[in-house]
Amino acid sequence: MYPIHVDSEIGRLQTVMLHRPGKEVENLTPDSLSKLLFDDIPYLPAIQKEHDYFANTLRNRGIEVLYLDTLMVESLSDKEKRETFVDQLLSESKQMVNGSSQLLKEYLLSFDTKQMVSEVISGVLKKDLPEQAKKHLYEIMADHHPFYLDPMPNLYFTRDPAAAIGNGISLNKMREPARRRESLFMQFILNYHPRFSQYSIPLWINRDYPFPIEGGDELVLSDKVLAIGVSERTSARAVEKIAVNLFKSNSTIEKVVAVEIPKCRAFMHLDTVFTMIDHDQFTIHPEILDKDGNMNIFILEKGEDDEPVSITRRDNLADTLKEVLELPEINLIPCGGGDEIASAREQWNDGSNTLAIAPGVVVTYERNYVSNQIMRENGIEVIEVLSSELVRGRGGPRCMSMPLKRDLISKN
Ligand SMILES: NC(=[NH2+])NCCC[C@H](N)C(=O)O
Repeated sequence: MYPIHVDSEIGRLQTVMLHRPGKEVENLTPDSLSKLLFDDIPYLPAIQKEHDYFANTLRNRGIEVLYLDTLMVESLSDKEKRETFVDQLLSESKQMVNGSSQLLKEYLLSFDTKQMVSEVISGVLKKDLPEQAKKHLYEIMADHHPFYLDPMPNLYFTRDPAAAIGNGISLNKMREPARRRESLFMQFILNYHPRFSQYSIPLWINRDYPFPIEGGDELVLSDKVLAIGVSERTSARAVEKIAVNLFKSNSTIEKVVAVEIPKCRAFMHLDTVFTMIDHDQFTIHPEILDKDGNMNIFILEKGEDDEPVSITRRDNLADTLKEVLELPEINLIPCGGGDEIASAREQWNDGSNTLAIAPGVVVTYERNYVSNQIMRENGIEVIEVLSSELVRGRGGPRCMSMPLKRDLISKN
């Protein structure tokens, strides 16, 4: 059965890809936190327990949970594929590898596939490899960075490296060097995993495109409308590129709504300040609106004649949503109820980062009790999950999940 179908943010979730955090989060140190995009070091047994609780919550609702590392191991079924993967990984890790490519290659290929994938994710310490003769100045004067391959602690945010849109994938060039290698996994899974490789799955944008785009900014509002945040992580160029590619392909997307959000760490992706939770209900962090309640929004559509795209400006989010979704009314539910302190605190703790598993049914962190209560008052079913350690990576249930299949929205 064709493995990818996502034509909304809210259609009943059938299949999702997660990554259970592993040793990579224990390889964070105070010195590397900001480079590796964490605010603190999670306690591994506790973060795993919380993640398992999240995965079980989804399973209990009948959702199929796939794990990224298992898919990856199943994709690298022979020696040639393993070698291609290691070669590509090392060429993309140039700065750190520092002349030790061959040594690292032999080291990684000495493991079975499962262990190799886990080494790549958790990072390879210089002290793990046999000391090599230091011939070159850059080797003799090596810095004190302890890793040849940096750990990938952000991998449990499976939302960002790739996103399913309709029956295709946006395979993303990620903005931060600390996360760039992450989308390599999905490239190999699509090419080599039997669940995917037998189909020709369209790529709406590829990871070799020079300008960044991340899945946290990509919201499939309907089969015809895609919203994309222009943010700290996603460039206007990539938004236009994917729009043009969608319009000239067999995709059903007719409108791409580019929503500009402030470029700052707390608001890094659109899904940290805005998510869809029902046909006509959305969460929003009030601080993305200016003092008149407006913002910078552009609608991209297929152009006339030879023009690949036409662009028109809007400034009101609620009106734009009504227009593109053809709805008479919509409800924007403010994170933290709009209270100055509660909304700042709960937005920081991903109170707006809800994962809809069906129309009007969302998974959220239990800590965001103000936002959760307000959603309930608006008729939303809120399923709470644990978050003390998961939250330290600055992402919530939406960031931690990559939906691969949802029911068609009309069926719900
Ligand atoms: N879709 C999201 N909001 N993802 C959050 C990712 C958090 C991660 N630490 C980063 O900085 O990249």
